[in-house]
Amino acid sequence: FSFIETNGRQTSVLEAVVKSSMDMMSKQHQFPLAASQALISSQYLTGAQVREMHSAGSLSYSRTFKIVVVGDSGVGKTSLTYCFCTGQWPSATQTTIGVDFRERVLDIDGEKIKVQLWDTAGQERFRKSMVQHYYRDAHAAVFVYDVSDVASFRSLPVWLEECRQNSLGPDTPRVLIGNKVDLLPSVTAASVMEQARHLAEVHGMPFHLCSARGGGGERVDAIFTALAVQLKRQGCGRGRRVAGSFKLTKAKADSDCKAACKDCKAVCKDCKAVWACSC
Ligand SMILES: Nc1nc2c(ncn2[C@@H]2O[C@H](COP(=O)(O)OP(=O)(O)OP(=O)(O)O)[C@@H](O)[C@H]2O)c(=O)[nH]1
Repeated sequence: FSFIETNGRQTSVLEAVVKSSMDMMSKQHQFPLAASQALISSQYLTGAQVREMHSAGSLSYSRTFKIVVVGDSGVGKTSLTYCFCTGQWPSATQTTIGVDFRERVLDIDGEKIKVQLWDTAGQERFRKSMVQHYYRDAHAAVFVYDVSDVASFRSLPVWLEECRQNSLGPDTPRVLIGNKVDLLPSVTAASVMEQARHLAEVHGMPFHLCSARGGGGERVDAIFTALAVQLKRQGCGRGRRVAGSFKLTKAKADSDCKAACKDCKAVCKDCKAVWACSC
């Protein structure tokens, strides 16, 4: 991996990074560069767009929530994340290779928070050794199955286990989504839905039905926004969680400290300042 540190203002750096990754992908997966460039223009912001967003203030935010979206290939992860971040239905989607990032800045109780959705590849051959990177420092996980595809529901335990193995266990906010309800009704779907409700209950996560397709946007919006509100309530995103340990950051105000997990709080012996982690 190359590691490049940058920020939203360095648009030329960001563009170069995206272009070189696309270049590499086009070589590795042998699709023409023209296709990868089309992908850049359709899925990533241009420098001018980023500058415009900066001046409109939509790129300023106080913290970021990283949410990984997992599930079988074709269940609609790309469609859902696209729908939430752009408010539109994607006219065409391509199988995700590795991971795609989509972001949206939400105003939650007067605080601007960036919700960063990691749309991971459902196909095993496009995930490979990258899996641990998807989950690193994630604040929440969204599991998606397709209500018209029983096999995608049956795979959920595998996705749950993968998350657990990557430190996103029961303590991490998780949500189960049954997507493509526009394809209902069907008898199979109804019985699977009951099982889905049960599965969600057993794993202590909310279960939602929705459709990324035509008119389902509001519901999709509500699901991801509710998750972001929950993360804010839990004080996520204040510090950086480092694999296996916690990096403590100084809590801004006493109220923030109370929202943070008690076990991860520390008081500086010298200045008595309270520090809290982001979990
Ligand atoms: N009818 C219907 N079709 C949908 C819905 N959401 C997605 N689709 C379609 O399902 C297909 C797969 O959608 P994607 O969003 O690419 O699925 P994915 O889970 O990202 O797939 P991978 O990238 O391979 O992991 C596409 O043809 C979408 O148009 C929905 O709510 N209703």
